[in-house]
Amino acid sequence: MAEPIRVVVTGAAGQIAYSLLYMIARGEVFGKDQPLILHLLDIPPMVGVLEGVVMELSDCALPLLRKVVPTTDPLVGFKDVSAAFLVGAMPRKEGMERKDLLSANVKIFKVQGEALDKVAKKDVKVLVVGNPANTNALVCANYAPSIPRENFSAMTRLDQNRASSQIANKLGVPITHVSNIIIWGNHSSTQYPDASQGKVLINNEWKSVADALGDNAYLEGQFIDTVQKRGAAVIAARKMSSAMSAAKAACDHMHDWWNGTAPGKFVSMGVFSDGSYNSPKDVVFSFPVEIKNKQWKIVENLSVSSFGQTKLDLTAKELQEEKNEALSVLDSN
Ligand SMILES: NC(=O)c1ccc[n+]([C@@H]2O[C@H](COP(=O)([O-])OP(=O)(O)OC[C@H]3O[C@@H](n4cnc5c(N)ncnc54)[C@H](O)[C@@H]3O)[C@@H](O)[C@H]2O)c1
Ligand SMILES: O=C(O)C[C@H](O)C(=O)O
Repeated sequence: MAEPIRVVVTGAAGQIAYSLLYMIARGEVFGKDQPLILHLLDIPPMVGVLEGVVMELSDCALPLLRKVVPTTDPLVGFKDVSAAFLVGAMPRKEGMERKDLLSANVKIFKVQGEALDKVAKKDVKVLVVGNPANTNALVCANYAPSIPRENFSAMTRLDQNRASSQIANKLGVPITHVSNIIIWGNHSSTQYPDASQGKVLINNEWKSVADALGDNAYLEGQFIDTVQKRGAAVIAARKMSSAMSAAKAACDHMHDWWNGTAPGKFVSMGVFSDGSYNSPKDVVFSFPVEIKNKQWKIVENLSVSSFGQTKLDLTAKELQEEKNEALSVLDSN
């Protein structure tokens, strides 16, 4: 069997981590033959809860889990890690937008970027889940200059899963029969869920989602609206933000980064923009990507309608505003 790798989950005493840790430790991300040392990082007031999580992980009797390292010190939490799930941050409450969390959460990602820079492996893969995820990922990378920027990403996989699920339900097919639905831009209510490249398997044949559905008004209206507002709908119903589905999406994101995407299939990830699709450079923007040998590559030359371009511009504008706000928060500290 392989040597164990170290994987950190921050916010380890929180609600997303409660599902996420189990899925990772079961081998659902790094494989059933990859032993793990799990680092659990949280803040001092949560030490008691963290102890309970450690007890439960032990009581799960998981064959791949070689060791658990609970800590409140980022320099211990990030030491020698190969993969980092940055979940720890304040969640929004009903009536808030995710960017309302910016001033509180962005400082966490500065400290964690600095710690990753000092002690993590230089090829560490970092997934930012804590909101506002895109801008937090940007900040984290900026404070970790010795780690390549390509190793930082923000999670829009939950939006992709939501969007794919809406399409599968509408067409009455299993979720595995829908692929290549794209999330562009920010993990916020300006994101652009785009089914124009989507494919669906019907009667053993892959067809375009648009043709199979024959309902453009839905794809440019209710579909987009439902996905953009799904996080808020879950909060309104649960009085807490999504957790089980967020944990599953974090596993999907890291799984595909680690293992690659199948030929012809792409997934959406928030990554540093190179200006593709007229997006602003140097913000963390969600694009369709293909992954090989643990390296993602933006899928280029997809056709974007003028309707779509308007949506892309809107979410790009918000990301630039968030970036400026984050810089001014960090400057004033
Ligand atoms: N990108 C996405 O799709 C997505 C989906 C769901 C939730 N989220 C976001 O994920 C974050 C976590 O959500 P949750 O429901 O698990 O929240 P939660 O409040 O249940 O847990 C957050 C945990 O983070 C810890 N924490 C706070 N500051 C920390 C720090 N500096 N270092 C380490 N840990 C710290 C808290 O003590 C707490 O245990 C929120 O910001 C939420 O909005 C993102
Ligand atoms: O909506 C939220 O605040 C939580 C999360 O980002 C989500 O999309 O469910």
